[in-house]
Amino acid sequence: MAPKVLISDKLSEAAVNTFKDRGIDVDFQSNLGKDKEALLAAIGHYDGLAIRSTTKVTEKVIAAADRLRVIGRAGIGVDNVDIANATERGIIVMNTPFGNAITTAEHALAMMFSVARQIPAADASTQAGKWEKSRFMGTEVTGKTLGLVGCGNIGSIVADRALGLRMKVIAFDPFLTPERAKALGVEKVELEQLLPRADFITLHTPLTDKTRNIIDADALSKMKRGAFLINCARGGLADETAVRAALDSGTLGGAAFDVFVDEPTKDNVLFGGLNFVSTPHLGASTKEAQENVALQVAEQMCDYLLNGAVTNALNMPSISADEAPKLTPYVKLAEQLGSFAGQLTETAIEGIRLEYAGVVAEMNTNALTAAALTGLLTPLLQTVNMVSAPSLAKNRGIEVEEIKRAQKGAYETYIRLTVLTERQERSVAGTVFADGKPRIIQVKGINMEAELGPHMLYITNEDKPGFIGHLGTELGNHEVNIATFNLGRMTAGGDAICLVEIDEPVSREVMDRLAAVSHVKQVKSLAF
Ligand SMILES: NC(=O)C1=CN([C@@H]2O[C@H](COP(=O)(O)OP(=O)(O)OC[C@H]3O[C@@H](n4cnc5c(N)ncnc54)[C@H](O)[C@@H]3O)[C@@H](O)[C@H]2O)C=CC1
Ligand SMILES: O=C(O)CCC(=O)C(=O)O
Repeated sequence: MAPKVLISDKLSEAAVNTFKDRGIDVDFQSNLGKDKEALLAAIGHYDGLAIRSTTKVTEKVIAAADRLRVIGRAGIGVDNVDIANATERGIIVMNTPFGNAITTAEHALAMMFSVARQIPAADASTQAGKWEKSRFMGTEVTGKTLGLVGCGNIGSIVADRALGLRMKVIAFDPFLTPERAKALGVEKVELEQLLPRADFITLHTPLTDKTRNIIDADALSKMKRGAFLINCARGGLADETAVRAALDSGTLGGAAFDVFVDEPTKDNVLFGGLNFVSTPHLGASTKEAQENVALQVAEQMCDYLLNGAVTNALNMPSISADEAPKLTPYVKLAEQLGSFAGQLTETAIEGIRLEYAGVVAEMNTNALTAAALTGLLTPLLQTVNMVSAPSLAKNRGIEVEEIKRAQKGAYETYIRLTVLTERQERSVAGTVFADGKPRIIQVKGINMEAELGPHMLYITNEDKPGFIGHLGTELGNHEVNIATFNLGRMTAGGDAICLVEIDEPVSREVMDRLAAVSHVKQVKSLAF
């Protein structure tokens, strides 16, 4: 029986034709995604679901999707898909990371001109017969400074076009290497430097714990008076109430938002603000982009449903059926090592070195390196997987070196990952025990044996008496339950590392208390 696909959002007809041409049954119900009950009733009949942003693929939808094997997002953001649940159910989630980037960058620039020249208000006034020539004094963009917050796919296209407009472009993106910034023609700066320098600020990051409200009242107060703010990335990057207050006070000369905290937004605090321009999440809405993403998602879904080939999957390593059982624990180890190193690294990564020793050196190390890069890049990028991670790393100028060697030392086999930044090299190594579970065996040259849990504390300290007791007391006083506790030290009395698995993440206040424990040098909370 031919696989059956449901398209539940407004996708270009190009997708329907592709499915049909490749022999897949397709139902195109472009408004079904808006009707939760109807979607729940229908989803059980399909092997594939193709969506944009309207359909919310919740835990409930996934639970009702008995046959579903693949969810294809025609676009970039997958905030509307419960990926964890889909993964648990063995459903692949794929997206099209590049197909609408140019169009979205163009929308950000259109929004920039709209606020610079107050076009929507001038249009409304003119069509109301007022001819208010002196009311709408604009701002020329030539020679002005554009501040990018996030310089990935879309941000770098905006930079390219803005340079063509003879703007000076500065960018805050912790992941941007100096070489990549130079190649793009942008000046890499910190957020603190960007805020007071930029005449226009445009946001192009995913919405993460680090970027939520990155433009808050404090950031707004540091901006140039009368500067303009553009958000065509995700609602929640800017605090809407604070932006409204800044428009009211004149701190901001204007703001243009395509995306909102709640969508669709019908009654927003920003509406009616002075020189506030809005569009209903139209960033990706051009015929060209919609054809690109629809064609791409349909091809990818057909490849998977018909041949088992996987492209741009967010939750699926590209590993053949034969090698999967042997490789899977090492994939997990490599991803954990990457994630560990990525969460400890705060400056731009110039390169990574992966050493494979013993039996692991004979395995598919391409897949393992891709898994390590996935772990490394996940805290910073919107969508990264084992398929996309190597090219994303390459695009960002991260050099990847692989070394394979015979077994050496106490462990039969191990992987060591070293991150190279402008300032330092930091390495972390691990192995897989007979129980099939990965263990960390060395951090920064210090030996230890630790299993990583979902919530970990990474503490560097001096190996001095009293430290463990004091640390345990602080954790106990704050009702933090310790699951596992692992120690390692360079030499007696020298540098030491402590990896503690805790049941719940700890608050900022507890982190500050732990940092104040005697002999502690640094405390970080890590999530896996
Ligand atoms: N309005 C619309 O219709 C559309 C919106 N988008 C959204 O645009 C955003 C950007 O998309 P892409 O450029 O494709 O993503 P990307 O993953 O290529 O780039 C994101 C960049 O943000 C940077 N970044 C991550 N954390 C950061 C932080 N804390 N501070 C500063 N920079 C940080 C990353 O290093 C990366 O370079 C996403 O949120 C995406 O969902 C994408 C397409 C259409
Ligand atoms: O499909 C759309 O219109 C939204 C696009 C978007 O936000 C994305 O691709 O991240």
